[in-house]
Formats: sequence, C-alpha cells, structure tokens
Amino acid sequence: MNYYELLFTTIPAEEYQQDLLINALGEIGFDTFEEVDFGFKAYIPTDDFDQEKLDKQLAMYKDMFSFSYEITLIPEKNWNEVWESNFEPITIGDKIFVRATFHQPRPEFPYEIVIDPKMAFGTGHHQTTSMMLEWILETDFAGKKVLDMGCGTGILAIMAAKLGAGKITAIDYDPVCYDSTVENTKFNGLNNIIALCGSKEVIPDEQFDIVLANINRNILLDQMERYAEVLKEGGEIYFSGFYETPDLDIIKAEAGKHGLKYINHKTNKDWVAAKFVN
Ligand SMILES: C[S@@+](CC[C@H](N)C(=O)[O-])C[C@H]1O[C@@H](n2cnc3c(N)ncnc32)[C@H](O)[C@@H]1O
Repeated sequence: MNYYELLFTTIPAEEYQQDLLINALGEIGFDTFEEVDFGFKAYIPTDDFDQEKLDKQLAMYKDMFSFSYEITLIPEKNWNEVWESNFEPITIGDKIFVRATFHQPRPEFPYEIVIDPKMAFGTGHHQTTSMMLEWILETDFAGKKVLDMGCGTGILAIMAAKLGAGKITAIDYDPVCYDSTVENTKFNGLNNIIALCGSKEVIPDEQFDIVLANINRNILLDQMERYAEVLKEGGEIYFSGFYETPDLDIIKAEAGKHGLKYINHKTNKDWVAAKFVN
C-alpha cells in the first residue's frame, strides 16, 4: 500500500493547534502522525485520500490560525526506515517500558511492551494511548475476556495480556494494523490475542468483561450501541480518542442511551480517556 505524507507547518507552532488538526485528520482516514520541528507529519493510504474531503475538514481551522501543508507520495518500501529513524522508546510512569525490536530492553521496568510500529498507530507516544495504558494499569484483568477495538499496533491488548487477561479479541479495519497486531503479539511471546480485520461487523457475538476503544469521537458514537450489547453485566468500558470540550459530554450522552454509566476520566492536553460501566 502506498501512502501520502502531509507535512503540516503551524505558525507559530502551538501544540493545541496541532492536536486540533490531528483530530480532524484522524476523522477522515489519516492513521499515523509524527511530530517534527515546527509541525507534524500525517499519513493516509493513497486509496483513502480525498482532496475535497480534506479541504472541507480543514476549512474551519483556516480562520482560527495559520498553517500550511505539503504532500509527498511515500512508497511502502520506505515505511520501516521512516519508523526506525523516528521511534524513541517511551515509559508510562515507572511501570511500563515501550520499545521497538531494535532498542535495548530496560529490565528495571515491571512491564515491557515490544512494538514494531510500521504504519500502525499505537506506540504509546500519543496522549490517548498513554492514558489508556494508565487506566489498564489500574484495572484488574486477571482471567478477563477483553475486546480491544481499534487496536492499532495491539499495544493495549498486549498490556491487558501481560496483566493476566484471558482471551483478548483485537480488531482494526486497517490491514496494516491487523498485521502489526499479529506480529507484535508474537514479539511479546503471547498467544491469547485474536486479531480480526474489520470494523463493528466483525465484533463477535460474545460477552466481554472489559472493552477498550481508543478510536475517535465519530466512530465511538457510531459503534457505542454494539459495544454496550457485547459488554457483560458489571463490565467496564474505556473510551479514548476525543477531546474534553465538547466531545466528552456528547460521548457521555450517547453512552447513557445504551445503559453505560460514566465513572471518571483522565485528561492530557485536552485529550480524554474515560471509564464507563454497565
Ligand atoms: C487512535 S488509534 C488507537 C490505536 C491503539 N489502540 C492505541 O491505543 O494506541 C485508532 C485505531 O482505530 C482504527 N480504526 C479507526 N476507525 C475504525 C473502525 N471503524 N473500525 C475499526 N478500527 C478503526 C485505526 O486504524 C487506528 O488503528
């Protein structure tokens, strides 16, 4: 698969401006983002790119601040090189060390996650991933049946498995993410993560103790009813990939319609990861 790389420059470079753009791009199919000096790069499969949609999506931000972008075609063969030169290991508190296969282990961390990120989102660098990992650390996974919706690299499923979860179903509609989850499951020596490629139509007719869904506001709203259907009585569900203002209230209202009760949320740079139960 070929990708377009859009190099966005925001002037002056403010993080909140970049987050607004990243969120807007995520909603129209951009699936990987990388910070660079004075801006960020956003990637989308060439087949998913629609200039008209992009212009429409960015129109409101043109009036809010100044930015520009340049488009480059990235043939797939360059992809691994792009990641290897950019991916730094990261830590979540003093508990989790996330590294690529080409980094040295750090045995002083109780949990290590090995990721070969390729084109898939979910290296722990994004605030939504790190907050989801923080929620996971606070949750009892022992023997639990878990659904990880929008699994990206499989990072959340892998962490759940390391905390003793039973069977984990990890779903992503992007075949690159599916392959990445299968591969990363092996790198981490796990055999209880079942990866599926697709969207809500492939969610199995089973009951899950815990649902993890770090996607984006619109997909969460669209899929909420199905998540509620497959969540066991007394189950827990964690959502991320949206903003505190105005998205959290919209997510809470939709969750409430399907019997999901809001418990609490974390925020980081206005991104949210929220816990609900049924
Ligand atoms: C924000 S990333 C999260 C990745 C990872 N779970 C994490 O926490 O870092 C969202 C993921 O959802 C996937 N996704 C977006 N829309 C989807 C849909 N309708 N069905 C399934 N997966 C979807 C994207 O391909 C992407 O990998």
